Amino acid sequence: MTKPMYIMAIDQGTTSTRAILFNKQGEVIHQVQKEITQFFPEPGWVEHDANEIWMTTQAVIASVLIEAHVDPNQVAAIGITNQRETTVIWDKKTGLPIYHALVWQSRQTSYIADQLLAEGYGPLISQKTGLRVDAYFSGTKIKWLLDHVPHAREKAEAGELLFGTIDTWLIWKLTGGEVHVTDYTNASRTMIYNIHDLTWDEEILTLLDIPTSLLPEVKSSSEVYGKTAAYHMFGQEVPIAGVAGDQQAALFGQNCFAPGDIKNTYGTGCFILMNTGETPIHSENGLITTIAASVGDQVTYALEGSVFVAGSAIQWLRDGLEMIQTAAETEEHALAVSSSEGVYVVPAFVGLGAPHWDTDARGAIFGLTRGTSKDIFIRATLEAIAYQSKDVMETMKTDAGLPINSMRVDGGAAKNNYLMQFQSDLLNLPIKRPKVNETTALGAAYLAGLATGYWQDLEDIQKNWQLDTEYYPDMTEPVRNQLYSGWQQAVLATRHFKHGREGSSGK
Ligand SMILES: Nc1ncnc2c1ncn2[C@@H]1O[C@H](COP(=O)(O)OP(=O)(O)O)[C@@H](O)[C@H]1O
Ligand SMILES: O=P(O)(O)OC[C@H](O)CO
Repeated sequence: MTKPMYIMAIDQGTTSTRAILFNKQGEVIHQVQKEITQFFPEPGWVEHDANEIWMTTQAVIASVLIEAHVDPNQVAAIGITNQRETTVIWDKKTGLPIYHALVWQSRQTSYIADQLLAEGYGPLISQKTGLRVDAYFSGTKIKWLLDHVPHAREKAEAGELLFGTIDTWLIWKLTGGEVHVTDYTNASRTMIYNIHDLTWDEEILTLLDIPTSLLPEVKSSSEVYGKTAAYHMFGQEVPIAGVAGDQQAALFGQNCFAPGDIKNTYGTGCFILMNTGETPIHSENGLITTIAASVGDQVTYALEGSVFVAGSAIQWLRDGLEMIQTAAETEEHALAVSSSEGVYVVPAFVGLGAPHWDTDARGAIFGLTRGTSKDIFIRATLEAIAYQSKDVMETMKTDAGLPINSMRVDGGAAKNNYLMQFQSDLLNLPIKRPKVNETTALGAAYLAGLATGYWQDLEDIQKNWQLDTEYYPDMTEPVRNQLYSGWQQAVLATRHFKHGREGSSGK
């Protein structure tokens, strides 16, 4: 009897590394996850050990095969999806990173972004890359590493170093140092890639003093980039055939293939992406333009809005305030009261992301009375996730000018029925949650499977998307407007209050 074949997805995220095996129906056969260490060497700095990322990747690959009793020759292809923007530079000869990986959240390069803005390069860089000039993206991180690590710049100039986002680093390792590539979606997060010409942008590279010899070749998200060195896959040379940054992979895994299709991933933060088709749309209101994962030669674009604090506000209730034992119980607390009674929590713990982009804002609570209970407080914190997503969605509606018929959702906090219903009420939009919540890994698996004939075409995979729950709006317009207007006032007041912090971020 022939054994079934599977696609393996490697999902290297901010907090953990996972390997997941999928079958033809897009179902999870087995998954293994390993946490990675977070380093905070200075306030606002976040780093990872790229070697640990590589070791956890090897460990989850081995464990998922062993635990699922799957032979390596049953893996038809590997797809990789990754935390985006996080920057690694390593030595070509030794294969060793020259320093920790600088994580997307890390603010140690804000001064470089500030300098570019002060010199007036903001509009030029935004026009070319679709991004805002910000320490979030890889460009300033590459410059920082070359400027700070002893001898890095001279080695880079001698062509001895390589740069990569996490996808590039893992492919280089998995292929035994043979293949140095990335894909359009990851390149579009670096702030040195021209998303219109599809080239590394010489003018920005010069501004940041980055030698081109460091840079990987940029390819589509669905093609065979190389094969695993046999010694990394128990003797098998498995094709690595799909790559996408995690949010673009989720957009693909949710089958958002048509312009106007939109998904929101409710994890640590919220990442809302809308497929805008073959033409990039430039936002005037704080969203960024990025490249979506697609199959074939034609590049597809997306508009993106990132909310920095979403599920992590629930972690704060659990670990910081010790109000709850588990994230899941927030639903019960929220439903125990009939309203949040005018209480608003603005969880701007690390500033506010899209569309406000206010680094200096910090969290605030409004509308407390003597009667404010724990249930109300928890409900208001959950509602803040929905309000922040609405801020992004309102901007998206204006900027994209495309009809939005519904939104697909995934991520840990999308399991919360109260939150999803409130989100639907607030947006006045149906919300669809699929049965498979692992849409990020599934997107990477689809990209790899489409490149290798495991799946034939988009129709073949669209059959796999199955609805778990659909939420329909059930709120009157006046109530919606009144609630949202309260939130907008709360955000305004939060941003106004910056006592002792103006300029504290260096901005
Ligand atoms: N039922 C729930 N209600 C609200 N928040 C939840 C629930 N379950 C998980 N979360 C939140 O979702 C986040 C985890 O989601 P996940 O998609 O795994 O995030 P990430 O990939 O960013 O680590 C945590 O911040 C957690 O607090
Ligand atoms: O690893 P995640 O899921 O927190 O996603 C991180 C994003 O890719 C950052 O842009």
